[in-house]
Amino acid sequence: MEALNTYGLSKKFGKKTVVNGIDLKVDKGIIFGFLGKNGAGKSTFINMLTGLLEPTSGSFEILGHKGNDLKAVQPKMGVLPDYSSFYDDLTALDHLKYFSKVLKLSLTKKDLIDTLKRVGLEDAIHVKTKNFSFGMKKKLGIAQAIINKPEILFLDEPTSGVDANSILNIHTLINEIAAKGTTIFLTSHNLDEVEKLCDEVAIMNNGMVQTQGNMKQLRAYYKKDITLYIKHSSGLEELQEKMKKDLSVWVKDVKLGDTFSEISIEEENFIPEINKIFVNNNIDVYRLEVDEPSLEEIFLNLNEKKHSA
Ligand SMILES: Nc1ncnc2c1ncn2[C@@H]1O[C@H](COP(=O)(O)OP(=O)(O)OP(=O)(O)O)[C@@H](O)[C@H]1O
Repeated sequence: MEALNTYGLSKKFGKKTVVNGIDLKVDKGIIFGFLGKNGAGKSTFINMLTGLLEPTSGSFEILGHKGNDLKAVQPKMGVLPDYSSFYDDLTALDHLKYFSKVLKLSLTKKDLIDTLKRVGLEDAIHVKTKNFSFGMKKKLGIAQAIINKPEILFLDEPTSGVDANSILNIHTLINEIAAKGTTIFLTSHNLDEVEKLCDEVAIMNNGMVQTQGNMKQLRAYYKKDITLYIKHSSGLEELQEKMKKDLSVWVKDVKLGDTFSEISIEEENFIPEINKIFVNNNIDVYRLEVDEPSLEEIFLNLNEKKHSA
């Protein structure tokens, strides 16, 4: 069951097409990462889904509700937009009070304070937002987005401009919220973050989704080899030729050393076979490290792949 479906969703600003016919499916309960270079159209895409922008064409459904009936689904949605603005003279607590009134939520003062604590604003509950740093405003934006315990949460760059400790705190929070069944749709420039948090990722390029999948699928799509670094017992010198022959079915490239070898393979399913070949040749494997292409490598590979296609 999907939490979000888009059908040919497009947005033009004047003659410029910023989002170009996106068809996207996001399953319920997952953390979905939406990636793309600056100006790729990520915020424009989110802003259409959350009602901040009107699509030029195409349609979408959120939690089974049609996009042109967003009022029905808005109570189940939480949104951290790319830019949140606050009233300078209201405190963090006043903001949440005001926002919960607008949403007609019956929350106690303790509920609101607990939400501020969850996002790491425990020391700023009674501080006016004119005295907030950029990172503190981001946290208040997240508090505002989760105050209604949403079924779907849109987070546009939740950790940009936030210090390292707070980033960890926000990651924990995102995982906790997802563990309770909320679908999370997030954009980020932090590829480590996306790789760590997200079950599935889509990469946007020139207003279109260039590729979508989990990390395993993306790695397979970009066919970057997996490198194995193997520390093993000595005695390989005399076995070089035999080992190379045994391994040849599984590997792309092999560098065998006396106690350390480097092997490139295409699929992680081959790892047990490689291990067996070492064992069958009476070479003990002490340590085997797997170096898989990171999301960053996949991402940087995008244009290369596009131009060679
Ligand atoms: N209201 C607008 N009017 C005209 N052009 C706009 C408007 N909003 C966005 N754009 C343009 O649309 C393009 C995509 O912008 P968008 O903010 O969606 O990209 P993004 O992928 O979120 O970028 P970033 O990662 O830098 O936040 C940019 O070229 C931007 O200048």
